[in-house]
Amino acid sequence: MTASTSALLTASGLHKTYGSTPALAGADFVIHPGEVVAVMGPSGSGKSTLLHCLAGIVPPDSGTVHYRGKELSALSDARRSALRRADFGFVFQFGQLVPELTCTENVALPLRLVGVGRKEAESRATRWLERLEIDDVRHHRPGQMSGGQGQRVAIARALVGAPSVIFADEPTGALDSLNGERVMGLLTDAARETRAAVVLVTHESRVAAYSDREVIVRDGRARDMAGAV
Ligand SMILES: Nc1ncnc2c1ncn2[C@@H]1O[C@H](COP(=O)(O)OP(=O)(O)OP(=O)(O)O)[C@@H](O)[C@H]1O
Repeated sequence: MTASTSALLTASGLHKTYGSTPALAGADFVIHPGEVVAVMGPSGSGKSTLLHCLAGIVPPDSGTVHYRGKELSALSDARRSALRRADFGFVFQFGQLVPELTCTENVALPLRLVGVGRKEAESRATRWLERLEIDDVRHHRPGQMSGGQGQRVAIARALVGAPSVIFADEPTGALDSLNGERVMGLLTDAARETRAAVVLVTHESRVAAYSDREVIVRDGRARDMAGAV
């Protein structure tokens, strides 16, 4: 695949095997700035592995991932981690918030990790909690909130550092359909407003309907439904 010059993140020919289990068998993928791409496909087809390779969390056995023209595997572990903290945001199925911290502290955490002072970080966190309509629970800890509120906090945390790419793996998988729709609306509106690209792994076509484009992963290979890959 030839990566278009406007591409933000490009994967080419990714292979990944866990022991004797093949997870990716030559997957290609491309996403442009501000695009929301849904990654769909049967259980075990390699969707999460693709997301982890794109985010530089899991190294592929072969194939390449380029972010803004840089090959991720050519970076040192420290530079890849720094890139993840500065440029990527993550939302998982179960918010994965730090239970001991309040909502504001959880959302401020990515900023604190890149050296932003506490006051400034918490003020930016509060603005995102307001934007996601959950500032009323800002002093609560994750155990004192509903699943939907927790996912909104996770989205605020993913967005607070103004990432270029948000990786969302089944972000509504633990929510009822009404809360799932609400969370998807808030996530995609906020991403479009900030021009963040979103790689959205989901089983549900109702969730994929919030994307600009769908990519189907089957047996470790990705097929773009618009024919772009
Ligand atoms: N850490 C791991 N160790 C061993 N095998 C793994 C690991 N991660 C994934 N696999 C295997 O790789 C294959 C692809 O898994 P992956 O989680 O990427 O699929 P998926 O499409 O996201 O599945 P699901 O929709 O069920 O979450 C599966 O056969 C899975 O069992």
